This record gives sequence, structure tokens and C-alpha cells, in this order.
Amino acid sequence: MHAIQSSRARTRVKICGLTRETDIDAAVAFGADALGFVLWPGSRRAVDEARLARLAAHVPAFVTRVGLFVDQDRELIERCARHLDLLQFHGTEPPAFCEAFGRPWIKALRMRDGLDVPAAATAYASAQALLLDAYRPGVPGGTGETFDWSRIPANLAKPVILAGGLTPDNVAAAIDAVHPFAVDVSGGVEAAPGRKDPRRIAAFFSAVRDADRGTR
Ligand SMILES: O=C(O)c1ccccc1N[C@@H]1O[C@H](COP(=O)(O)O)[C@@H](O)[C@H]1O
Repeated sequence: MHAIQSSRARTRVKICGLTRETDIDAAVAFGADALGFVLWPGSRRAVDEARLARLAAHVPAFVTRVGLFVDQDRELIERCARHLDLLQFHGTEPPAFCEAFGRPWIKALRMRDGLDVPAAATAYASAQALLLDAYRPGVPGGTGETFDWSRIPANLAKPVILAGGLTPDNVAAAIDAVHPFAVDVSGGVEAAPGRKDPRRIAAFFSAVRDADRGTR
């Protein structure tokens, strides 16, 4: 029997807000576990259904295709789900709505003051994970802002995907502080909204791996 030797579990990485095949290639080459496509038309990173279909077809096997929705129409989500492996609900969707598609899903929680995270974890019990993001009034996400990571309770009932303002410069500190199951980044690896920068993607992965090895 082989002993499992690992100082810390590998932190999974989701790169979100992809709009171009070339950025998918870069994210996959550096080791992305999941790729996010924003279907919310209010985003500067939004893709429509036709573009989603082309981008999703470009993603290789074993990389999770995630569709991001913000309080959107049920029929649209059903059509998009054909091209996706996982649904990300980033608005005020109640648990029953998230469950209705019969697909794996995650729920984003914006860390506004007073949010009861353990209660939310209980309410969204059938989510595969909770994605914790910064709160800015009137903006559903993609703010590029961090929040106080010490507000994340230890031993939550759900795996945590840490998001909000992560960059190559702060992601290692975030992993050290939170020990999340995964990190999610959008603006922190961009050259411009919707256009990723391969050098920043490389630096982000390097920082994640250093944190996982405890060598930073
Ligand atoms: O990226 C967007 O435009 C967006 C719009 C609406 C809801 C969520 C959005 N993005 C998600 O927000 C977090 C944090 O992004 P950032 O790294 O701070 O830029 C992440 O989960 C994105 O997927």
C-alpha cells in the first residue's frame, strides 16, 4: 500500500469570464480544472448562446465547463445547460430553482454584512459547493474586490470556492488563510475585460502551486 504524501490538498482552479478560444487554450495548458462562461448579458464578459456553444465545444475532456447565470430565465438556462457540465447561480436564485435543472450546480454567495454563511450552506444543501464572492451593492459579481477572508467559518458543510479580487499577488495568501477547495478568478488574470493575459494566468497558477507546496 502506498502512503499518500501531501502537505496540503491540491487547490482546484476555475478561470472565469472566458470569451475566446485562445484564452481557453492558455487556461487549460496551465492546468485549469474549470472554465467559466458568463451568460448574464449585463457583464462585460458575457457570451451569448451561440458563442457558448462554440467555446464549450473547444474545451477538452476532463475540464469542467461552468455556465454563470444571474437570476435568469429558466428556458435560457435549460438551452445553455446542453453545453455545460456545471451551473453557477450568482444571483438570488432560491434552492428549488437551482435544483430544478437536474444538473450539478454551485451557488455564489456575496459576502454582505450579516450574511449567515452556515445557514446558507444548509439552505443550499444540494449544491456541489458554495462560491464566496465580494459584495458590492448593485453589482452581482466580477467586481475585482476582495472581502475579509476571516469571515469564512471553519468547517462549513459545503466545499468553498473562494472568489473575489484574486490575483497572482494575493492568491497564495488567500489559500493560506482559507484553505479553500478551489479558487475562482476572472479580472485578476485579464489584460482587459473578457481578454485573458497568458502571463497573468501562468503567474496565478504558479502562486497557487507554491501555496499548495508551502514553498512561498
Ligand atoms: O465576471 C463577471 O462579469 C460577473 C458578472 C456577474 C456575476 C459574476 C461575475 N463574475 C464572477 O465574479 C467572481 C469574482 O470575479 P473577480 O475575480 O473579482 O473578477 C468570479 O466568480 C467570477 O466568476
